[in-house]
Amino acid sequence: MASPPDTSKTIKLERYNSYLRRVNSTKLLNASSKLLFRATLLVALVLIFFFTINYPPLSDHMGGGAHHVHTTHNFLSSAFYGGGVGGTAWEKQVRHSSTPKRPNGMSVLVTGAAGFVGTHCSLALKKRGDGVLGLDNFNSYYDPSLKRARQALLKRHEVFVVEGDLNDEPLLTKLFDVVPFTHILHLAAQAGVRYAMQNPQSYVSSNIAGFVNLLEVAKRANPQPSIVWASSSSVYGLNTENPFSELHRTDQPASLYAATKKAGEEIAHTYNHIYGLALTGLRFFTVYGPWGRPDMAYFFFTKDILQGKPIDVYKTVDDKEVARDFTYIDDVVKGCLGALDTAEKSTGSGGKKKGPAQLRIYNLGNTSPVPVGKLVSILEGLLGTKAKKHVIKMPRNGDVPYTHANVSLAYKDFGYKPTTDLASGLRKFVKWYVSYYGIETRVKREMDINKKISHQTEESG
Ligand SMILES: O=C(O)[C@H]1O[C@H](OP(=O)(O)OP(=O)(O)OC[C@H]2O[C@@H](n3ccc(=O)[nH]c3=O)[C@H](O)[C@@H]2O)[C@H](O)[C@@H](O)[C@H]1O
Repeated sequence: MASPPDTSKTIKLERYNSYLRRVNSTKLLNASSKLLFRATLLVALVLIFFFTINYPPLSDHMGGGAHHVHTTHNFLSSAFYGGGVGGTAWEKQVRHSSTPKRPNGMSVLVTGAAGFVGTHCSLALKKRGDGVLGLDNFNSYYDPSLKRARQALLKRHEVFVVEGDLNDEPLLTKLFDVVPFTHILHLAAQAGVRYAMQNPQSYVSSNIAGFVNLLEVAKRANPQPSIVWASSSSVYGLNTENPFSELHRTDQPASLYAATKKAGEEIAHTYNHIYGLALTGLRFFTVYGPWGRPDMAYFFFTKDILQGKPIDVYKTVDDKEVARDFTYIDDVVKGCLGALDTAEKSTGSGGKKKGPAQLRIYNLGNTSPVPVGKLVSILEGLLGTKAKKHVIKMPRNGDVPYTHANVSLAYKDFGYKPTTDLASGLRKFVKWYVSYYGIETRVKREMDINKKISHQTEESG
């Protein structure tokens, strides 16, 4: 009979293994709780750091009453502007810029201040002693360096431009917490008729959502500001009556751009009706001039002609010339200031309407349409260069064949009277263009070099 196996060794081994397991699990527990503690500490530190940077300005936005909620977008964007938004130095700049220097002067928030019309209007307002605060998101729809150069020009005239987006509600609320603006000149928008086919959402975001956001903040402000804002001649769309009057149809837009501007006019009606905001929409007709927009035809024609590149000149499907009521910037600025000066006070307060408020729409055009072919020949004369013209049928891209403004309403209400014809206005534009892009300097430098070379050749000969 086989003797039973000696189990004493196995039992000892098992006891030893179980001891080791207990020791290891305690070590593991200690190690993992240490790890957990360290991770919690790290997260807490990161959170403390993040909130210390952002919380004070954002809580200031609330103005004591938490009437809005931070979305992730707003929180992050405000953190992004961080480098000082809401800080004492920032508030000082905001106040200084928006304080009027004349008795009964306005305090105007100009949106799109680093844009073409925004820059000119801000300078004109500042020059006559009004307080101006700019807001601009410096997007890259066209060369942002031009917007930065306009910002530098504004800075030289003590206009501070806050970098921020219309859709950033806490930022807008903060601005109204710091300054009791009497007026808003709302010029920020996604512009351009043809680009709307490439990037439709940008039109909805700026011209509709952004506008509504601004109106939401304005309706709550105390006092409510009066608002003058940029609509567009494009709202006339397929209208065939001429010249365009404010009483004509505007329910047939030819582009999404036009549709968003028309939507803006309807939205303005709603905020006027419900909240007593005084609102004036200005229908601009193809505004041009120094510091203009590089996406507009007169601007890129100038560039292309100087570079010897071909340009597309549109004609209508039935072979007619396309024409525009090109309006010079100084005339439009006078119109904007006239509209601001005659804007009545909003009647609501704290989001409640107290009585009927002013609601207006005006054409700001030149009353004298010019065919695009004529625009090109004026530029050729001014630039001393023949254009390589490609006359083609207008692509189906939202363009309209013709615009012509009747401005009698703006004349009656605030004496609007355009005085600059296209040739004189383009002369001023070309003068600015060659100086801004250093073309004069280059030409002069080339001439100097040529002179030097011929001088040296003469000497050596
Ligand atoms: O009043 C407005 O509400 C709008 O004005 C402006 O739109 P438009 O009047 O279309 O100006 P702009 O593009 O300079 O084309 C000028 C002319 O050149 C023709 N054109 C254009 C491009 C081209 O390659 N060839 C050409 O012949 C073209 O057919 C047109 O006849 C603003 O951009 C817009 O933001 C809005 O404010």
